[in-house]
Amino acid sequence: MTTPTATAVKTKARRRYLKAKKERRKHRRAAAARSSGLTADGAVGHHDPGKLTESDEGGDEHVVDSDAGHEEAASRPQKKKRHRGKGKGDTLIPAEGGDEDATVSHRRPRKRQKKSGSDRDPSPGPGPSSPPRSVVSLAPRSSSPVSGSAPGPDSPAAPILSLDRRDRTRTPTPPPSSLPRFPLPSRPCAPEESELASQGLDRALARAQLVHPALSTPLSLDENSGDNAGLSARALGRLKDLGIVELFAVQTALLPLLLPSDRRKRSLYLPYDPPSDVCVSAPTGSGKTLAYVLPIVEILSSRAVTRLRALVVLPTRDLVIQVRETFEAIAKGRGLKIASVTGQHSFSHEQSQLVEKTPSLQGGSSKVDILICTPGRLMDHLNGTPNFSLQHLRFLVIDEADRLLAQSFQDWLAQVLAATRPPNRLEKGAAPEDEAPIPFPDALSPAFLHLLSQNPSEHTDLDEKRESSCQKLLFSATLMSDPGRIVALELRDPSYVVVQSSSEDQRSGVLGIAMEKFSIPSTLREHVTVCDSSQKPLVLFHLVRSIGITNALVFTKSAESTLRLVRLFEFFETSRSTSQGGVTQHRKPMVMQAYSSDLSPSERKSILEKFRAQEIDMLVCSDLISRGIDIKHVAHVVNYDAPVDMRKYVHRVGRTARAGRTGDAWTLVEEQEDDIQARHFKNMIKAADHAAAVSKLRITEQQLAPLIPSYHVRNSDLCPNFHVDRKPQEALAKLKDTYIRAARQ
Ligand SMILES: Nc1ncnc2c1ncn2[C@@H]1O[C@H](COP(=O)(O)OP(=O)(O)OP(=O)(O)O)[C@@H](O)[C@H]1O
Repeated sequence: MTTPTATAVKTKARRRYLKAKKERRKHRRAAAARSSGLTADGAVGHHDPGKLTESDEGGDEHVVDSDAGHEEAASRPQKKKRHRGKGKGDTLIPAEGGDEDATVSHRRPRKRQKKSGSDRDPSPGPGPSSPPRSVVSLAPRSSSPVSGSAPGPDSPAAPILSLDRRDRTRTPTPPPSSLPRFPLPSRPCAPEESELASQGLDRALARAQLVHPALSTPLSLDENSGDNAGLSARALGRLKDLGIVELFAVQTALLPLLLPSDRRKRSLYLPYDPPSDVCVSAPTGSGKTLAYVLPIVEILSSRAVTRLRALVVLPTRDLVIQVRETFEAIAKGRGLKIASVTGQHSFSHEQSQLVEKTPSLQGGSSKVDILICTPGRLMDHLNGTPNFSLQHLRFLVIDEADRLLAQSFQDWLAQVLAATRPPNRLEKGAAPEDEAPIPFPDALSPAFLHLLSQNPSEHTDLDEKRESSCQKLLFSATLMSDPGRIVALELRDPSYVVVQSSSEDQRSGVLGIAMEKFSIPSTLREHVTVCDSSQKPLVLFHLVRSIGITNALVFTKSAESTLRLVRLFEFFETSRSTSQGGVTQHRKPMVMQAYSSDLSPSERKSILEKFRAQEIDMLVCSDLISRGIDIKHVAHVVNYDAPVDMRKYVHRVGRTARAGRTGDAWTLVEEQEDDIQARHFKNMIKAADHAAAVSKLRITEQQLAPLIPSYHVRNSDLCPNFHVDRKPQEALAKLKDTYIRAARQ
């Protein structure tokens, strides 16, 4: 219990303490004013010490209030921070009242603010003996580097600071009036198709020699008449025997390039003046085979020793056989040895045909002058037949070049080119010179003779660069322009010969190759008919029976489809011949035969022979024989399944209308629900600038109706439970579910 005296003493002591405190504060402020050049009564801040003295009379509560004022001032920017957090206002407003203490409190780092916040907690409240918080908090602050680095919002740097801080979190939003205008999104103009096609186009292709298909050179038996494209009397005589009296456009253009009038350039070896390579694009059936067979036979006929000097690579066995026959026909009586390897015979048999069984010779020991092969079998011999060498090659022919270069076949092209190239030095890891076998001199090609030296890598200033004498000749009706593929060929100063209509100028003529606008023989008539997929067999039978298509090649999309279609056709023909009360038709049944990769090579050969002999009326085939095959009497080509790209179309329809003869191509396009196939075909020929050349053929249901009873009867034979009395339309509907659908697969 406290007595009144004790309370009075305590109050006195308290007052003394407060007075002393006031004095200390007064002195401090006076010192601060002096240092800033102002009196203690000056206008620094709004905190008037005099007023404070008067109000301080309030004792302890004022001290608390004073601190509370700091708290309030300290809490203001926090409020503003929250404000800014909502994105309103760009600058901080200086603390109201401008109290120096409040200003300083703004400069407090957050930690200190928190601490002062915790001071508000009444539990650890300051006792009378503890130093007043305002004193403790003020003294070090002004000189504190921390407070200096974080000025309060009322300092001049405050707005900048506030922006800086905000920049870290969000982009300042300028007033709407000053917003930059972004351009409206737009699609850049697509470059023209021709522009794209010309990108990276081989420079030599851009300078291609354009040749009109109608160009020809009549041949005379007089070797010196000057019009014979450098052909010898023997060659002319042979051509006459074969009934060839003129050279076609591609031959007229190519022979002067391959058979130069300068006889030295016809040498078998040209290591110091190697010949330029030649690429040829000419329509199907334009005589490309003869264009390379004639000069090869002419040049190789001068040879004394048999070496492998001409290599012709083709994509299929059938083409190998066909080209070999052409070589044999032209080279007859010239003493050249011609062979072909396709894998049809055993490997050892082929080896015995190709090379002598002598000790291994670096120059090889060939038994043949000209080899015609498929790339796969060529690789087998290159890697597995001793004495098989390509160093004497004078000609490397790649026929159907776009097709062959699209297939890798163990990287056959790179391996063949490497085998023709003379090595500069011993390969790394090869036997040292003193251990390396010294090659048999007689077998080496001139470009490889440096291998005879004890040090083949030795090179003097007198040594000229020796190159392979191999001349690369590329042929196709759809020659590729892909720069990547052309680079892989390592062409030497190539010349391009392009046979196509001269209505086009040089640039568009060349771009035609890049844009797959290939030339098609002018003697070809093209037709397209759009029909329901279920009616396709009927449409084909209509073409055969009503329009009279025979001597035809019918292309389907797969080997399986060929078999199904042939079976269906056989049923149809049998039912027709026995229909109408068993009265046999006057017309003999058409003979249709499947030709596909499922058959053995000997079966295929025999079928082709029968077709050539016209014992087979129609050959149903896959794309196996869509390229290169030359069968003179083919008058019609039917695309039973429409080709998916223009290259395929060009080669398929090119099996007819060859060598100036006329022919017809018929394409059956399925009319599906979404019309995809019809549209695709239309777009394809349109993109190739060929739409005008294809006429549309409309076949009505009335035209198909007479054929339906044949289906009817045959179907009953095959499906005994089926009612033969049903109406033809119903019979046709049933057939859809059986054979027709099968034929479409
Ligand atoms: N000068 C010519 N006179 C008469 N017939 C020729 C002449 N040149 C080639 N032929 C014949 O033309 C036909 C087509 O020749 P070839 O097979 O060489 O054509 P192609 O251009 O290679 O066709 P594809 O691109 O389809 O392979 C052959 O039957 C061939 O005998």
